[in-house]
Amino acid sequence: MLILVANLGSTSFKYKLLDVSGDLHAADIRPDDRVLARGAVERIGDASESRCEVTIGDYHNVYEMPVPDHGIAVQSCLDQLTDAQHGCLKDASEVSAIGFKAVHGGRKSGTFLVDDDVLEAMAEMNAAAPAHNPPYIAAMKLLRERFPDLPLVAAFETEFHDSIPEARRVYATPPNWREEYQVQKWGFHGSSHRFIAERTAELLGRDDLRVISCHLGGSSSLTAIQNGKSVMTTMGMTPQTGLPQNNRVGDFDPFALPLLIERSGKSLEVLLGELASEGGLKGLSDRSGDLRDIEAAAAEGDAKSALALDVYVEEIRRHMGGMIVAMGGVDVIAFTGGIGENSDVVRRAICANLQSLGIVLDESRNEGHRTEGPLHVESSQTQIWVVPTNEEWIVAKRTKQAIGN
Ligand SMILES: Nc1ncnc2c1ncn2[C@@H]1O[C@H](COP(=O)(O)OP(=O)(O)O)[C@@H](O)[C@H]1O
Ligand SMILES: CC(=O)OP(=O)(O)O
Ligand SMILES: [Mg+2]
Repeated sequence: MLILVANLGSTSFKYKLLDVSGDLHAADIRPDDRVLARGAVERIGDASESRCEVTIGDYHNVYEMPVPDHGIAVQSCLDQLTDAQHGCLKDASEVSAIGFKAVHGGRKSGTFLVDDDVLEAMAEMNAAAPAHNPPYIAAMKLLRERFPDLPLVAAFETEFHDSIPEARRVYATPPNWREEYQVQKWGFHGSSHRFIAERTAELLGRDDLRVISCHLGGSSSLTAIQNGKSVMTTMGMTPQTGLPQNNRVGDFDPFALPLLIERSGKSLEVLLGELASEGGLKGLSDRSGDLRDIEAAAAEGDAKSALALDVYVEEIRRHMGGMIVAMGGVDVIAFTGGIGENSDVVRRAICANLQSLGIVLDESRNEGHRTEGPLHVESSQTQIWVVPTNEEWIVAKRTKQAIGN
């Protein structure tokens, strides 16, 4: 049974074609052995050309081309998979389902076959997830039109956080906003944090762990995981909140807005658009939302880029402190996502001076490390790991279950 998983990130499109035959929960399953093809497009919508990468069996190609939106990225994925020379499918009908790492379904939190109601529930949340929901809806509609017989499944990112206790889920709003308007802390990056929960339990050989999963990428969030379940997370009602994101603001005081309207003469809509596309690391650095550009500029002495890095790290450490208190300690800190897996600079800054908490990074192990492996010194009470995420594996498992049902 083949499942194509589509992961439309805020800055990227990634896909994997996976063979999900047999028992997927067996201990000896190695998710990477199940991947028949994979591809990625980075820097979607950037002024510069997007970097595209595709691997199908032994065929591997990296090239640059303009990819202005996610629709074109999905189209090129299908073209690659069915390409007469290098493709691995004669026809898209060889795929049993397409699973989407869908972001915000609001009233629909879980894994569902995509139908009109699911698309409507996502559209109701467009205003809450403007960088994520519209491209997913567009891609789902495009694929439904092109392959009307192919089941499409939405595995929503909020599902993993359904276990968060009430006291960490509600905002202190006027009464009934949660019931009437679904205003609550939903949490996102559920597939990634769930993968980290499963993988750290495998790596340490026990599942009674207190883990802080640091998903740091185009969008970033931390999740506290206790005994495999999400118990606290940094994102709230929308994926704009929590840590500063690539170009989205992170936590912000809503009462700044009326004042901003008055002083800037801009409408609420314009200001919200700016907060969701010109803020975050991009706004702070006044340069780029991509950490590679910011690190390079900071290393050359650019003060705004250095500040962007500092703010990002401070916010991560602040939330980490709250999570350590909430769980009464931490057994594993796991770094994942494009930044978590690649940036030794950010990891070092996050772990600096935490000896008194029993958290000690081995700086030489950390340097240049990009693959799965431990980064802590032998005597550190808390283990520190890089664990490359595998959101697609989680989505594939949930998709198989959904079409089975
Ligand atoms: N080598 C690298 N060093 C530092 N940061 C990196 C590196 N590669 C990627 N990144 C960061 O990771 C981000 C992409 O992360 P990813 O998790 O793939 O994003 P998305 O939110 O689109 O799913 C980029 O925007 C960039 O900030
Ligand atoms: C919230 C979310 O899913 O973010 P991204 O895919 O951009 O990492
Ligand atoms: Mg992502």
